[in-house]
Amino acid sequence: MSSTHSRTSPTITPSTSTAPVLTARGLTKSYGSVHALAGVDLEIGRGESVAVMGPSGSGKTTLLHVLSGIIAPDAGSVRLHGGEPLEITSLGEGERARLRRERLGFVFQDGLLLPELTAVENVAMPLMLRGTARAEAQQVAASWLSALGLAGMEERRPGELSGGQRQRVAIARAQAGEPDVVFADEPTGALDSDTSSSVMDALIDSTVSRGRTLVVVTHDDDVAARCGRLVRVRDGRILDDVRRPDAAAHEEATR
Ligand SMILES: Nc1ncnc2c1ncn2[C@@H]1O[C@H](COP(=O)(O)OP(=O)(O)OP(=O)(O)O)[C@@H](O)[C@H]1O
Repeated sequence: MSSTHSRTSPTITPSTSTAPVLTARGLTKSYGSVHALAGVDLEIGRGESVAVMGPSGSGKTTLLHVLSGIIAPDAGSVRLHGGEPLEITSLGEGERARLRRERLGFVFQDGLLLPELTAVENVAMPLMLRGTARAEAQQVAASWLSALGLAGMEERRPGELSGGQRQRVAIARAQAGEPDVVFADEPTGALDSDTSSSVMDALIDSTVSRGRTLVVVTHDDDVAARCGRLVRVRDGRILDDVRRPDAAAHEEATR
């Protein structure tokens, strides 16, 4: 961790340099007496890559789940801008599921691919669930697999792919629906460091270079170093929030 992110540094809440895509205000979430989120405000700009770090149990995954509508907070609001602005926190469970399918992308530590489907079918599936015809969905899926270095592997099932290749399929699946925001939770946590590095490059290239937004929970300093902004969480609160000086220019240049 660089010294600019020392534990004693004050909370810096940078205003976004681009139009916000997500605005969270006053988020709280408790599990019994555990305050997983104890009052979080966060604004994320379109095209930003944001790493969320912090000790085990500090609330990172809870934050990602609340921001993406997987779970509802006890209090506070999350607004998704772009397209039709939506107050995620005012939606019911079914509407949140639809929102996740239609406007958000996800990459988890274990890619959660369907084992009985081929790579191309896994990537095409969310598009088909939205109503895209099979042929078109498979065409889009194949082009994403190719963009992620998996040309020729379209017909393989997850069990016939390496861990890194499986994560690339999961990234292709997250991207294929043109999401407003891609959420990743320890996307390289199960990979060795070389594979992790190339998968993370693929994840960042496929989001930020297309002007999309990435929010990634990680324990890995190398992963965080590739992101334009680092949000550190402790005890359910944001400890500090630092944007790299060169990040805005980089994100602008790659847009
Ligand atoms: N479903 C749940 N039921 C009860 N407690 C929970 C639940 N989910 C999370 N917690 C608790 O809330 C706190 C925050 O958990 P969270 O998973 O958000 O932390 P984290 O920072 O992502 O941790 P890790 O790095 O270990 O994955 C922890 O104390 C955890 O035990």
